[in-house]
Amino acid sequence: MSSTSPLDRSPYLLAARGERAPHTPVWFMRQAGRALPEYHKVREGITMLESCKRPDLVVEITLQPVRRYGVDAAIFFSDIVTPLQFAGYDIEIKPGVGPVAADPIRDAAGVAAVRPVTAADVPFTTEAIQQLVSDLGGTPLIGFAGAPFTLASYLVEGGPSKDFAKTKAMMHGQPDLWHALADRLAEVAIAFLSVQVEAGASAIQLFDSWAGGLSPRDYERFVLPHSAKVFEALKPYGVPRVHFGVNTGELLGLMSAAGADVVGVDWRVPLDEAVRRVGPKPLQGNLDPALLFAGWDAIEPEIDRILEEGKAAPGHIFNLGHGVPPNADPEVLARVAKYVQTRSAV
Ligand SMILES: Cc1c2[nH]c(c1CCC(=O)O)Cc1[nH]c(c(CCC(=O)O)c1C)Cc1[nH]c(c(CCC(=O)O)c1C)Cc1[nH]c(c(C)c1CCC(=O)O)C2
Repeated sequence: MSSTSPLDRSPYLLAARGERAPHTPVWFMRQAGRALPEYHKVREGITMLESCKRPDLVVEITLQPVRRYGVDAAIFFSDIVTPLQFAGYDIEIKPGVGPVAADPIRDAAGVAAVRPVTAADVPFTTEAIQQLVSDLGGTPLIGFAGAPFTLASYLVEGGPSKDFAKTKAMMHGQPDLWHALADRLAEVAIAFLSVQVEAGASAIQLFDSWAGGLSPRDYERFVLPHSAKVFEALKPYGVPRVHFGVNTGELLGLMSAAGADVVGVDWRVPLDEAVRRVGPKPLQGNLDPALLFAGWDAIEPEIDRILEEGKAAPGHIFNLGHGVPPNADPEVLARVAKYVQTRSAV
């Protein structure tokens, strides 16, 4: 092994590269934020957008779950729509709702209003990441962005959606417009991820949270080429590229084929079955977040099962099958992290 720095030997990066790790690394999607009282304290009276522009707050909020939970990776505090906001696009994050677009996209003029950030637009992002990388030492920082489909769903629907009806209508009814929008959003993700990696992020995760609403046929035709463009553009950096979505059991093979080095799996597909669908790649997952409320006697055997099934993959990063619920008990999350690390130690 040619690893030299403590970061290269971190369990998260070893597992993400399919190398043997001293224990199964663990972190939690959406680990920063809502479940932590210390988060609510520092965010008091400050909007999400403002907080994302303040390096001191981004650093503090990103570090909070690392201190609390002892997780093996930090994830940069931001949101999937912040790069759009930083580039001047009118989209708001409504607490308790999610991203809401002022002017949902219907035509070419709407697409033209979407613009990727440049490093010059986001000096605060570069500053925050450089500080974080220094503070985190041997703990890797994950950079992230929203994938074209999931971002497009907010821009076309105007806000959160259950059926993505307008987005699907655009795909099938105005395919040229759809592809122009998805291509722009691929550029948005590439630009923001590049800034994060150039500032020092050790890995990237592309969230296509809502892709599971699509059939494999539609995913392959309307989404895969655009997500593939993002992964391809990030390839020269050599950092592990993780891809995740919810309810993507039928899409796991295609999401892997889009160019992910690591595939995130929700709780619906056991990891040993996921390996068969994805091929021999490291996997991330997949404790059902609902289990966090079931009591330790129910959680422990679930973790044991997941660790066992994860052995079928060349690398396993333990995580929840989706984000930390806002009402999760931080004590339970800390116990999960500790248990995974201890139980899996070789
Ligand atoms: C779909 C999606 C979004 N945002 C994100 C996704 C993909 C992950 C997933 O599937 O959950 C990703 C995201 N959003 C946020 C992070 C922070 C880093 C981390 O995971 O710790 C990450 C990784 C902060 C946030 N993103 C948001 C908050 C809350 C905003 C606030 O506190 O004002 C935070 C801390 C807002 C947001 N933004 C979005 C939603 C659905 C919400 C929740 C709305 C709510 O219930 O309040 C869109």
